[in-house]
Amino acid sequence: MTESGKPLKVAVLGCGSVGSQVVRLLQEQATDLAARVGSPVELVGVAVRRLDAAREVEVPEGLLTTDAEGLVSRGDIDVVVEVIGGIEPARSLILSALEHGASVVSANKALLAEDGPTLFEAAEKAGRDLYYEAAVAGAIPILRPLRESLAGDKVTRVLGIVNGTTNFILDKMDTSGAGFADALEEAQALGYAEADPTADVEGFDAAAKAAILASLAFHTRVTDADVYREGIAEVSATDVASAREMNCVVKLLAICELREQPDGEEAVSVRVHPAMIPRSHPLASVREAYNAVFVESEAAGQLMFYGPGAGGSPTASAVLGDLVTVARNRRNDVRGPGESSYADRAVLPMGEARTRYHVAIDVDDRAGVLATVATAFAEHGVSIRTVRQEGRDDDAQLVVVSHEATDAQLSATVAHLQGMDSVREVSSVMRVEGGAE
Ligand SMILES: NC(=O)c1ccc[n+]([C@@H]2O[C@H](COP(=O)([O-])OP(=O)(O)OC[C@H]3O[C@@H](n4cnc5c(N)ncnc54)[C@H](O)[C@@H]3O)[C@@H](O)[C@H]2O)c1
Ligand SMILES: N[C@@H](CCO)C(=O)O
Ligand code: NA
Repeated sequence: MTESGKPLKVAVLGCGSVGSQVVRLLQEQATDLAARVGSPVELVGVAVRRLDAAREVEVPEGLLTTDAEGLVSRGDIDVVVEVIGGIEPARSLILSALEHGASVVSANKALLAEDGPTLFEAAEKAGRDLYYEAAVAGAIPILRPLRESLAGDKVTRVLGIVNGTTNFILDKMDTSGAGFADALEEAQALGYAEADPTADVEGFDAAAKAAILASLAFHTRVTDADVYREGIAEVSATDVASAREMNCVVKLLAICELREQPDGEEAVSVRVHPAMIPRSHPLASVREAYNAVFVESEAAGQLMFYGPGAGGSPTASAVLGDLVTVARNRRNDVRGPGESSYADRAVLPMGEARTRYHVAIDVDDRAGVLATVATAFAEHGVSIRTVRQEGRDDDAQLVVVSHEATDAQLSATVAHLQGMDSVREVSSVMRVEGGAE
């Protein structure tokens, strides 16, 4: 056991947006952190790519190094904070840190989602902690609640708005009627979206977070390769207006569900896509670049976790929370809860996901067309909940909202519709989530 009073040594890898705020908080909060951990928390090294780069924080003399591997393998480091991002060298550095006896705090969703099990096994073998609250929904405490507070309950569904950039864009489209391209441009001008917005807009960032959430919620290994993903680039101003007419709003959702199978086994469904949700749903009130995670569990019922999902300082708050936890554990020579994957549930293919659908179909406006469209839905076992028709000269748009069906049933229906003479185009298909059947 580290003696009371003996400093705990911390190394920070990366001094960008998050790393600089971690370094700032470690210095500014030093007295409180020492009281909370029970020993002083001493920053002993900060690994950077370039010593002479401009930084948002003043790093004390002599702590900067470009030799990250040398820092993590010194042998006397208690906690390594990895805020470099990306797969390599972050993974090798975390593995080396664990091998050399350090506990690790990371904000790296991409790495945790792609190769979490390798890291969890290394932490287990080393008898050290690996925590990553900042990796999902930034400052919002969601991973610790799933791992610890809800450990005695059964989580059945997690619905998350876990990407601030796309939420900002969709919110703009909803409030101003703007199209996707204009809303993206505004998000870029305001610094929410990156010059290359692919990871956010195409849903890769949200899919990584969905994998991490599903793993913890369902005690099963889920990686980003298991997650069905669709981004928001195809969401049109018309889709958003259509949602508005139904008193819904379009959000990019990370959806993790437990599904009972016909054989009684429980399997997991994990998907990221734009969806309409009723304006009365708590997630509909999540505006601008905020994040929120809505959790449904058997005993607790419905819970919502809300706050800033990104930004250097908010994300550093989550990193510091983990840091205090693992530092306390190091001081007391214990480990906190590690990976829980005992349930080992199957991950269902997207075709077996069940939800409701909003389908807009451009058709010829003549007798019998509505009946043939309804027949196409019926033939694939998709039950229709409502139909709305908007007439134009000799054509019309039918907007069908279905009851719950599988994605495979819906895809077959759409293919059928597209082959019909009276159907000009299936102009939009959007899933509808978060409401009563
Ligand atoms: N910025 C956010 O709002 C946010 C929110 C949640 C999670 N995260 C995660 O936090 C991590 C860091 O994100 P960020 O926004 O601070 O990124 P950033 O690009 O601002 O900072 C990363 C820093 O790491 C440095 N770096 C790269 N390779 C290095 C190496 N080999 N050795 C030392 N330093 C190296 C870079 O020079 C850069 O300064 C990522 O995993 C990211 O996904 C960020
Ligand atoms: N790019 C991410 C940052 C946090 O992971 C977002 O827009 O939410
Ligand atoms: Na978080």
